[in-house]
Amino acid sequence: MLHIEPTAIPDVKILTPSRFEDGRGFFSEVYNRKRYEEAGVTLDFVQDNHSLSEKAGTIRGLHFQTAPFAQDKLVRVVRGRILDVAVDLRRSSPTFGQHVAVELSAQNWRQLLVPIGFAHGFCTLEPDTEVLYKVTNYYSAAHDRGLAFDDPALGIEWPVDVSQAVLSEKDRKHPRLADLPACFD
Ligand SMILES: Cc1cn([C@H]2C[C@H](O)[C@@H](COP(=O)(O)OP(=O)(O)O[C@H]3O[C@@H](C)C(=O)[C@@H](O)[C@H]3O)O2)c(=O)[nH]c1=O
Repeated sequence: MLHIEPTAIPDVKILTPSRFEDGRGFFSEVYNRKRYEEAGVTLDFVQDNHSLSEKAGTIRGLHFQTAPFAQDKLVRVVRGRILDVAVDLRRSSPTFGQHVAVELSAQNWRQLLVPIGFAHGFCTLEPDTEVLYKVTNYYSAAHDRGLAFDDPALGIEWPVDVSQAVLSEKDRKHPRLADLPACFD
């Protein structure tokens, strides 16, 4: 079974697969192509990613890849907890510049579907947080782009003091939304 919740931005969805618990632990179909298609999620995933962030208060993002390497992402957490954020970069969208922020954890078992046309990032809320995500296109360093996670125009309420956040060097230098070239119609 797959539970689907809408978010404030219709194409961004929260999907929660069933978890069957017993004396040993649990079993869960974390992705089932047929079931996801029945739920309206018809995507051709080609790569699975896994990251570990050792410290709480690590922010990764906001990232996206441009065409022809744009990616849909299906994000989940197997250890720890994150605030996961998707920012709408589609110029013709009524929600351009707006975002969805959802807590994903190993406990709540939620997955966030971040479609093509969105920048994605997250902040870890616990140490040793592991994030897994499926993507529909291959990594291409040449098409990898970023948006400043702390751009005030985005109004993202990161759950940490952003001046203390653990960041990659790359993530300190991304342009703000107003300076970002149009990447998605
Ligand atoms: C994303 C990615 C990175 N890499 C390499 C490049 C680099 O040497 C190292 C670390 O890359 P990054 O610093 O970009 O990793 P990270 O900051 O974790 O990047 C990820 O952030 C989240 C929020 C996303 O949405 C992802 O799409 C991806 O952009 O891994 C790959 O080989 N394949 C990949 O798919």
